[in-house]
Amino acid sequence: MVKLGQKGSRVLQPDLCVIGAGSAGLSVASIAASFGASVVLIEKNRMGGDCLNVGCVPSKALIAAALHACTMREAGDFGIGAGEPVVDFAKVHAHVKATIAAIAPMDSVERYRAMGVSVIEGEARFTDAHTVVAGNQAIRARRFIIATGSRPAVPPIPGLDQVPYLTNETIFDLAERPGHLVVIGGGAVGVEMAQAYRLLGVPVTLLEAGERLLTQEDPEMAGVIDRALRSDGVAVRTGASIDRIKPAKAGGFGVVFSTGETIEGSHLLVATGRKPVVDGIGLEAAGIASDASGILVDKGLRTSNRRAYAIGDCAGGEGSGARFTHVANHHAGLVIRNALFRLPVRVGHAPVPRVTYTAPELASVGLTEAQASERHGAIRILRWAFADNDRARTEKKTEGYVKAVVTPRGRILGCSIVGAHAGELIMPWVLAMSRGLKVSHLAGLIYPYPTYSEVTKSAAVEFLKPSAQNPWVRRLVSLVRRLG
Ligand SMILES: Cc1cc2nc3c(=O)[nH]c(=O)nc-3n(C[C@H](O)[C@H](O)[C@H](O)COP(=O)(O)OP(=O)(O)OC[C@H]3O[C@@H](n4cnc5c(N)ncnc54)[C@H](O)[C@@H]3O)c2cc1C
Ligand SMILES: NC(=O)c1ccc[n+]([C@@H]2O[C@H](COP(=O)([O-])OP(=O)(O)OC[C@H]3O[C@@H](n4cnc5c(N)ncnc54)[C@H](O)[C@@H]3O)[C@@H](O)[C@H]2O)c1
Repeated sequence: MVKLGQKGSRVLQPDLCVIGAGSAGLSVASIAASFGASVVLIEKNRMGGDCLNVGCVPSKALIAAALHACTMREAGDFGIGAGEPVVDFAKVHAHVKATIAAIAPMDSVERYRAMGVSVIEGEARFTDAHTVVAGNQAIRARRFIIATGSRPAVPPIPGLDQVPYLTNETIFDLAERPGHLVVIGGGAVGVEMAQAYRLLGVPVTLLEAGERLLTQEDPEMAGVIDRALRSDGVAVRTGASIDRIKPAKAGGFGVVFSTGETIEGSHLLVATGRKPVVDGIGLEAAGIASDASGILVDKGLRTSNRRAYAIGDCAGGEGSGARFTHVANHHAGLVIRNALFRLPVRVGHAPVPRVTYTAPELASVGLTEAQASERHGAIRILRWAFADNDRARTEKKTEGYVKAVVTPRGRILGCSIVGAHAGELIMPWVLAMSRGLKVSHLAGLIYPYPTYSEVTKSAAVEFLKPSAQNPWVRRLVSLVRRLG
């Protein structure tokens, strides 16, 4: 894969050149290497990207610590003596960092080199439509895969640049107890972090400009999360209109609302969305188009340069999807099929689950009730409350319910679950939707008793209940009865 360049420099000529070693880039590189393709992988910062270092992994590690604090507070309900937990923020921070360190070897330069991937630690930039340069190394690959990810989108709130603020890139470095954490943004990052810090005993205010939290989710289900946060003691303010931010005398800051009211805080977390990383990569030199949504890709994840694909959080346009690690991994699999095997691929077919890791969790797949009724007209809603699940009763985790949206013939259009372990419980619905199974198939399975999984069976059986009321079925039952 090496060739001499014009001035005698060595030009690498691999099958694939992958820019960015986050979830998307690492997946592509490892799958391609396993098929024997030659791969150059370039990372300018930390291997593992956002998910490992400043995203999924540290956030879930912090949430795990917060849930332990919560369990201790609730232990009294089970007759176990407990009280307000003592939270050592330095040790919580150490747990978060240790979790990252424990997973890091899976994403390391050493592991990828051992797989046969040529890893370059440096910043990649296209110099023309066929060439990427990283440091003094030129790469002319058969195909380029751009996986440069996203970064926090910081809104132009007057005065924000005058105070220190945290984003997901810095909050996991916090080793001290915040006096009062103010979170701007009620999306997944905002609600997860607001609840985690609150459960760790920190006063938290969550400010969301929109009318409700988690706007992508079914309002009923997001409402359960809103109530959970409030009952945990998070001061949730939806419809919050921030006029400006100002430094406060005590060393913190003040958030001034357009009503004139001011609240003060010690730590400010900005969690107001993401923007794709499209700058500094030489996209123009390579003839690759981008806009605010990201690097423009078609349904096959191809950019305007026929040699280049964009995947994961940086992908925009018609082929872009939700910004999740599992979507990045899915993109990686599709691109491999197309780039190595020339098989046609299309994003957007596979149902993509999404999970917000609050307590209780909120997991969804497919359409919400509003989307389904707009697109399909007649629909049926099937519900089952966790309060009517025996396992949930034994564990006092009775908050929440399943809400499935199906056609009158039982085709599953979507499902949302809010409740304990919702992120695990969504999978039968994802499988059913992917394989075109009907809700009656889910009703017909044998579920172990007593498990949370039975909420799926119970919701699915709701679909069959009207047939039990059918007069013909009742006549059949009485006929069989007469036969003795
Ligand atoms: C707080 C938080 C929590 C999250 N939790 C979850 C979760 O629980 N579940 C979930 O599915 N998703 C979660 N996400 C989303 C998830 O982290 C992203 O969807 C995922 O990391 C996207 O992967 P990626 O490879 O596209 O991008 P990234 O992980 O951002 O990786 C891109 C990489 O490219 C590198 N790079 C950029 N430009 C260049 C260049 N010019 N040269 C070389 N390298 C370059 C960057 O340094 C980076 O390492 C969370 C996100 C945040 C912020
Ligand atoms: N559990 C998970 O899978 C998980 C967890 C965290 C993040 N993520 C990913 O990361 C992405 C980013 O998450 P996010 O929460 O930062 O973004 P988001 O886009 O989901 O939510 C941002 C919120 O901030 C609000 N907002 C924007 N400007 C505001 C302002 N000036 N004042 C008050 N509110 C304002 C918006 O109305 C919106 O509700 C998500 O889309 C998701 O894909 C996933």
